[in-house]
This record gives sequence, structure tokens and C-alpha cells, in this order.
Amino acid sequence: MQAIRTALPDVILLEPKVFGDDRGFFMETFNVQTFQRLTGCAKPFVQDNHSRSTRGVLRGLHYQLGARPQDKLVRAVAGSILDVAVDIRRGSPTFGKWVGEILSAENKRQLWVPVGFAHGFIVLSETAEVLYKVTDYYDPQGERAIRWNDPDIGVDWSYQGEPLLSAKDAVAAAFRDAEVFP
Ligand SMILES: Cc1cn([C@H]2C[C@H](O)[C@@H](COP(=O)(O)OP(=O)(O)O[C@H]3O[C@H](C)C(=O)[C@H](O)[C@H]3O)O2)c(=O)[nH]c1=O
Repeated sequence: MQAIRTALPDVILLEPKVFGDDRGFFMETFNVQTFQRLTGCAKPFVQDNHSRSTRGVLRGLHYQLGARPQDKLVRAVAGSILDVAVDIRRGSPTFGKWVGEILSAENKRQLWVPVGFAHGFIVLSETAEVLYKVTDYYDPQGERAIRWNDPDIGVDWSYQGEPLLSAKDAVAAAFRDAEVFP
């Protein structure tokens, strides 16, 4: 596993070592010691999530406030997504800046999205299955969303056409009105 820096220093792309042979491949998708060395995060993961979406589905931009903010380690095990993280820490020099990385069953890359960043993805393939580990339990009261196309952030989702949003995401807050991190 190697770490690839992104334009946001705390958001890290992880690339596993893949052992291919005539049967297929093997890789370690998560190793606590390696993860902690590469990210500096010693928090344990307490929940695994799995979502399946069709082309053009956009989930995000989500983050969690309150008692249970979640760090996330995201990967796509089927299909391809553009995974996006936005710095929403008001005191950060990269406040409001975003990065997007292609995560796919093919590239097997993972994105580490710490607390303090909004997270979202759009599906670029016919379907995509996304698995992610989180460092705290789901807390509906803590869920927050920023609108996917907020002009103050300006994410380029690399997708032509209108995305398919949940009812919640369709009415998400403008970035300027959002409750963010200090
Ligand atoms: C996130 C979550 C959801 N749920 C239930 C609540 C709803 O009845 C249903 C769908 O939830 P939601 O529409 O919030 O799911 P997503 O739109 O995929 O939200 C997630 O997608 C973006 C990309 C994220 O980064 C977060 O992990 C999370 O916000 O699953 C649970 O029971 N546990 C959970 O941890």
C-alpha cells in the first residue's frame, strides 16, 4: 500500500499492492498498521458501509457534525466513481477547496477523507458499488449536506447531464449557509 498526496494535504489517496497471477488477484485492502503509518490516524473504524448506485447518481456533499463526526475510507469494488472531498474547516488555508479522485474496481484505489471534509461521489459507470469504513456510528441528527453544485466550491463532477439526487441532497444547504468546522 502506498500513499499518494492530493491537493488537500489531509485527504490521501491509498493504492494497494495487487498480487496478480493466472487465477486473478489478491490484495490487502486494509491493514491497521499500514493505515496508521500512511494517514497518521489512530482512530478505530467502527462501521462498514456499502452502497450501490446507477450511472449519474450523486451522493453528497455530506458530512457529520455533533457527537459523531465520521472519518471515511472509501473504495469502489464495482464500477467507477469520481470521489470528492471538500475542505470545510473555516480556519484551514484550503477552506472551500476540493479534490476529486477516480476510484474504481480497476484501479483499486481508496480515498481517506478525514473529519473536517465534506464527501460525495458521482457514478461514472453503468453501476458502482462503494464500500467505506467510518470511524464513528451513524447519527442522523449529525448528518449535514452541502449542495453538490455550489458555485462557491465549484466541483467539476466530470459528468454531462443532471445527476440523480436523493430528496435530501436536492435541497441541501448552500456552502455559505452551511454549519462548518472551526
Ligand atoms: C449513511 C447511513 C445511512 N443509513 C440509512 C439512512 C437512510 O434511510 C438510508 C440512506 O441514507 P442516505 O440517503 O443518507 O445515504 P447516502 O446518500 O449514501 O449518504 C452517505 O453518502 C455519502 C457519500 C457519505 O459520505 C455518507 O457516508 C453518507 O451521508 O440509509 C444508515 O442506516 N446508516 C448510515 O450510516
